[in-house]
Amino acid sequence: MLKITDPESYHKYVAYVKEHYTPLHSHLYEFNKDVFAPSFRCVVDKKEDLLSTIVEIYPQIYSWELFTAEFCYEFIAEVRHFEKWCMENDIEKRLPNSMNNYGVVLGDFGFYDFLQQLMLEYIKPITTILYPDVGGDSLDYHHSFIVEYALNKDLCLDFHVDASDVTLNICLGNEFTGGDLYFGGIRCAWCQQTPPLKEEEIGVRHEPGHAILHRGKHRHSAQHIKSGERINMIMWCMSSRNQQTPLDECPTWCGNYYK
Ligand SMILES: O=C(O)CCC(=O)C(=O)O
Ligand SMILES: [Fe+2]
Repeated sequence: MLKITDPESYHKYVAYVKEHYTPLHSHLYEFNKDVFAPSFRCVVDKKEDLLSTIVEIYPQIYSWELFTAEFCYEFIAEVRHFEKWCMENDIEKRLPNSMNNYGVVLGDFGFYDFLQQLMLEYIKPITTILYPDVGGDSLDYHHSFIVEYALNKDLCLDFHVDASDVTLNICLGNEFTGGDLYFGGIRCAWCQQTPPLKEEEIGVRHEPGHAILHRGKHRHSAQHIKSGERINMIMWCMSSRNQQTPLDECPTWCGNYYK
């Protein structure tokens, strides 16, 4: 089995996949604005209109329709195709993070550059306006992955903060009930264990094709799925500048700062 044990073997892994894996939908790997839902495509090239399709569903949490249904459908099929190839060829498939037991890392099979372009050209202009205080104006790398929930897979995800500065969470499908995202307040590293205030608690229903954008330190969980299957693309977007800035004390963006 092709195993990943260190950065060197990871580079070998990615090179091996690139050489041997035949994509199902090769056109997906080349970024193209046709992936955008019409309402977003209309505004992406006009900086002054960029925020017009984006709704602040709760302070500091934003949502809008990002991808077409066709893109979501093909993307899920590509993920399945890669998973099948790994299984048939006895190739390790990395898990997305330490919490999710189902899914894939998108950079492992060629999607790093596509998503880097999405982040730099279309998401960063938005986060520059919305989250400049946590590096939203200097995002420069990402860790992106797929998470999956179903009655025979992961059912939910515990309350946590992300290892990101800004997170873009896009629902790709399929049909499901339950599985709402729950948010419980923005906290810095010093205050992460403080309980949510009543007014900080909000449940958000996720719709296929729609994106939810939030600060990485906006604590959240995925609630129990009740039926069907929920497949989401998660982009942990990072700013090396922000990641390297130590937090000496509780910052003003922390929900606990003024308490
Ligand atoms: O399942 C979701 O929508 C959230 C996943 C998540 O929070 C994460 O992977 O960090
Ligand atoms: Fe998360």
